[in-house]
Amino acid sequence: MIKPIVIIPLRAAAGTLGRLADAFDPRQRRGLQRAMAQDVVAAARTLRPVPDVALVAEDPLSARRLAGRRGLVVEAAPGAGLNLHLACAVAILGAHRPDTAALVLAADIPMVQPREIVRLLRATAEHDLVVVPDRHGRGTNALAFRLARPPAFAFGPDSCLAHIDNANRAGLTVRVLELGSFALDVDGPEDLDLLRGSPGAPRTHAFLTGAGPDDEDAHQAAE
Ligand SMILES: Nc1nc2c(ncn2[C@@H]2O[C@H](COP(=O)(O)OP(=O)(O)OP(=O)(O)O)[C@@H](O)[C@H]2O)c(=O)[nH]1
Ligand SMILES: O=C(O)[C@H](O)COP(=O)(O)O
Repeated sequence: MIKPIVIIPLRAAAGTLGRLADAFDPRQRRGLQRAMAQDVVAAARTLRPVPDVALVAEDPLSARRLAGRRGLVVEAAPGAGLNLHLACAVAILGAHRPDTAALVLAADIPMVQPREIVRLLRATAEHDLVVVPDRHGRGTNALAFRLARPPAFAFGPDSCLAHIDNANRAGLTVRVLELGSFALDVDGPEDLDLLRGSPGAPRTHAFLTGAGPDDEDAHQAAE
């Protein structure tokens, strides 16, 4: 099997997790963002063969520490928006490996389980685009496709439906795949409450219980 690539977008820490501003100061929000991203990167790296991991990041220095020495970092122009960032990154990453399966995973789904990442990867063999919805069925927490046939990215309100519509219009076959460990993306306090009562996400739990480092230099992705 050709080694897949896992693409993880990362907004600049200053702009992220705005709905948790009442609960966490900026430094804590940055620590939470990094702990969640670290859980996602670590889950991806348990797959065999180990996929390439590319962080598409508005803050490349911070992303470099998170990616570790084996990870790729694609620098994203601050403020251009998630959809443009992903389209550019996929064009760059696909130039030399069009047949590669690509999985775009949100960085705020720290409960993600390796066996469900494998299910998502397998689904790319039968569909041009696989869309994994959030727990509300409206947002998109992951996408899978071949780098040679990327979808039109439509993150934003009702992105699940938008991704399906765009794919249909482009003549891509599309499947919606519900995966339990992908369903909870951490946006607001209610998501954190759900996360606190759930298994998985070891680095995020450690951060939330105060057992994990909140200094970003101490956050190195598992290699
Ligand atoms: N590269 C990049 N990543 C982004 C951008 N916006 C969001 N992301 C990432 O996309 C994923 C989903 O983010 P969202 O839940 O939409 O937004 P957020 O950054 O957490 O901010 P809130 O809307 O305040 O919750 C996370 O991995 C973010 O880091 C962007 O403009 N560029
Ligand atoms: O579908 C989306 O755009 C992403 O899942 C983000 O949605 P959110 O802002 O509700 O997390």
